[in-house]
Amino acid sequence: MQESSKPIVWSIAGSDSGGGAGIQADLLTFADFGCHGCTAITANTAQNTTDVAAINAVPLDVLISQLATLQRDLFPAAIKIGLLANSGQVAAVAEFLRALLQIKKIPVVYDPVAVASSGAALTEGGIGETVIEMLLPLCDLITPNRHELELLAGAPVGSAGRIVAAAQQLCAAGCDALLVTGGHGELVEGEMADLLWDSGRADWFIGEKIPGDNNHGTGCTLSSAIAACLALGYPLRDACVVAKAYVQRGLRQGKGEKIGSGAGPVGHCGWPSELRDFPDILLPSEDRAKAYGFSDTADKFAFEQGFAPPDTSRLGLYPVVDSVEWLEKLAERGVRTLQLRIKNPGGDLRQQVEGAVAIGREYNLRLFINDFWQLAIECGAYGVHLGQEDLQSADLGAIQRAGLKLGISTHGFYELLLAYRYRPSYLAIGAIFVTDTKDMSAQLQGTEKLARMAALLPDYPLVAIGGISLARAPAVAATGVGSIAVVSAVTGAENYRQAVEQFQAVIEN
Ligand SMILES: Cc1ncc(COP(=O)(O)OP(=O)(O)O)c(N)n1
Ligand SMILES: Cc1nc(C(=O)O)sc1CCOP(=O)(O)O
Ligand SMILES: [Mg+2]
Repeated sequence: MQESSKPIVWSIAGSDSGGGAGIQADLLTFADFGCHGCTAITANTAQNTTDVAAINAVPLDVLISQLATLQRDLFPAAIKIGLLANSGQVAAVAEFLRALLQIKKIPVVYDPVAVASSGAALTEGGIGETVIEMLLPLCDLITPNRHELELLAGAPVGSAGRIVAAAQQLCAAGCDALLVTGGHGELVEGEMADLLWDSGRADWFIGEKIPGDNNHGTGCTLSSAIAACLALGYPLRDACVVAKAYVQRGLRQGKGEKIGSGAGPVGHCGWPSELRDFPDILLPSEDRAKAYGFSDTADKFAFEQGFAPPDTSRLGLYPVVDSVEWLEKLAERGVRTLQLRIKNPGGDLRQQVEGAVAIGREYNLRLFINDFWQLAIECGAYGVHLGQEDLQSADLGAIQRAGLKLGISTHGFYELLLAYRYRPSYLAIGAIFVTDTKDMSAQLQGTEKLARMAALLPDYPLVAIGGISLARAPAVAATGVGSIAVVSAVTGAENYRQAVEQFQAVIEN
């Protein structure tokens, strides 16, 4: 298999002569994500912005010869499947994919296109059974809109509960995950809500409805953007929120274009670099969650308030240490932001936290206690640092009411957006590089992705963590984050005093 300098993504889909959807939209999307797009055309549709005049499915040998030729030279990093015009095509593509995936497991995203935005049917009736039997078990994600979900599940999906039930039913039929798009019908007025059903877990991604007619090709664009992100190595949830933001940006920036007399194409406007285009991740404790059947009233957390901000959005060098002795040594060297992270607590834990709080007061530190939020409240600490898993178990309302600052760990776009909903005092992003301190190998971000995340929140206190050495610190600082957290680069340094000075020089410059 030849290495390529850009990830290769295939689109197995129909051509839209009007240039708004199908492979035309897919190729524009792949290019925006820095991927090389290849196509296997299933149908040569005759369309404009108002109607579909013909579908013109290609014969099976024409379809398979495209796929076989691509396989010989342009092996994909991900595949997006769009319009499959009849049961024969579904079966042929499924058979081809089964063999391909045995050579190498790559992500497959299927957008089960059934009806054009003009309302015209695009597939022969009765392909649903073949899709369910042969294709779904090969897919990592399917992205039906609510109408397509209804057709596949054979049940009405008029409420949030029914959408979830239908998604569960299709996952039981064999596909790994579903993203049910909500652009065509609002459960809450003014909100475009997509449901991601993955591994038995529901996530609602809420975007603001953008008024305007230029929405042709949104489904094709979304599924292609997800496939491109998967080809770039993004985890599924990150791929879904970035792709939704890409479509939202296209709707917002493309709404003023005048192309044709019907529904014009959604814009393809480059990487989504503005936070306003990213969805809110719905939290069970917020009021509107009730409308999505997602409510958990036990959690009494005041959303409007968020957590107390630190005195600066640039927290500087942020050593994470495991003893009060280290806190004192580093405070003496002028370090202002510190964390006590004790992973194997002994019987003297309370004493350690009290000692840390006392040092924090003496040196006027921004001192965060990792994990032990109850003790931190009881001892009157400056702040608490929590991981994603802690968000479910910790009493955030109690931390908020006690006036403690809160830092939250995040690993990628999805977790960043989720944690941002709580408006914590800072957001940590990791792991930037491989580290020996903790196994983060499945959650590495790198500096390019870090820079993209940092650009979304330019004025927010952001901390980068994970594998950051002195040599790597300048590249991290250049992403715009105002703080670098380190364990081994300070506590494992031959000369920690020198390491502190050198890090401070990099961050302050
Ligand atoms: C500044 C900072 N960022 C991230 C972490 C990691 O916290 P968490 O995910 O809770 O993992 P543990 O540290 O508890 O292993 C951190 N401690 N500090
Ligand atoms: C504790 C921790 N949390 C991480 C995260 O990504 O959430 S990475 C990490 C280890 C940081 O240690 P070092 O500076 O030695 O690489
Ligand atoms: Mg923790």
